[in-house]
Amino acid sequence: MSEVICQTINLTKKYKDNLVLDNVNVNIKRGEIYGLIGENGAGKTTLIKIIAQLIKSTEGKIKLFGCTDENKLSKLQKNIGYTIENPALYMDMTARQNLEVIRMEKGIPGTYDIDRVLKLVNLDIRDKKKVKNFSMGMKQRLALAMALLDEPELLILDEPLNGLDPTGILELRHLLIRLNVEKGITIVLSSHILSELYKLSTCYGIMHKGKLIEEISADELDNRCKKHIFLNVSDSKLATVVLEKELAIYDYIVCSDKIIKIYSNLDECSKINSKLVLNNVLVEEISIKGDTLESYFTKVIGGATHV
Ligand SMILES: Nc1ncnc2c1ncn2[C@@H]1O[C@H](COP(=O)(O)OP(=O)(O)OP(=O)(O)O)[C@@H](O)[C@H]1O
Repeated sequence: MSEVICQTINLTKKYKDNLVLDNVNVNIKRGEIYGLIGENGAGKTTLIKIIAQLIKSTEGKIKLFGCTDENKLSKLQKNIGYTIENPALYMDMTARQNLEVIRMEKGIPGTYDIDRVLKLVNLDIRDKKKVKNFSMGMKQRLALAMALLDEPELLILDEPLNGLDPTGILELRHLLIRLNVEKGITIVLSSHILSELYKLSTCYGIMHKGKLIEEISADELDNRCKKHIFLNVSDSKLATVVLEKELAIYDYIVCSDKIIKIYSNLDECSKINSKLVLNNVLVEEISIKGDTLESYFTKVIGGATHV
């Protein structure tokens, strides 16, 4: 199992009486792309800021790269690159000049190869264009280059897709996948564009009203969302006998004494229904079910149970 490199333990944040984070426990494993999902005001940015050590929690702890010692945590900040809210860019400077400023601010040696990081984010190393003339996608990539300057192991991006057109989104998606796969960088990102998050994430943290409602791997999510025939019957044991013996259906799971999900024969609902009824199994519901990340998220924050 992969090492957890970022963990929060009962993290709580209050602004006066406003409980913004309520006992949040996230577990981010090395190599993951961790998608943070939540409505406006759910607490995503606050959580990200605490992990990046930009603000302090009211209660609870963070454990970074195995360390919880507050005195040592600040030194580990070097391993974390982030872009949170609108990163400050100097509009009258080129990308290289912006990176030089950040390099000096961070105390990174002058020998540091800024070309390398420009190339990494696909910005032209010879470009003399000032940032004020950059497209939104170029600005996002420059912000990413700044976050990558210290060669972080963990990259945290708050709403990196904001304001990007479809081409910009596609470019950024490919870039993030490359950073993750080729450079082994663990990425945490928040976005309201769930269809995009779905294309990137290997794990999700679902937040609602300051709570982490669910932490789920992409594989587990796919399993839960997979299209299936949903059966609510009088007796699931008897029903499985009919499914196997009468219909040669084996790709199913029994969820309870009444509920079965069948993952094959999706176009044979009426045949399944009549065979069950003929064999004295009362069918209360037979329907095709399955979720997208969007509908799954809505269901989870709505408090509906999964069946
Ligand atoms: N500095 C602050 N002082 C007081 N309240 C704050 C402060 N920062 C955030 N909040 C409150 O904390 C709550 C969570 O905000 P946060 O920005 O973390 O949510 P979010 O999930 O990132 O939302 P969004 O998707 O809109 O960015 C909100 O109610 C917000 O008003």
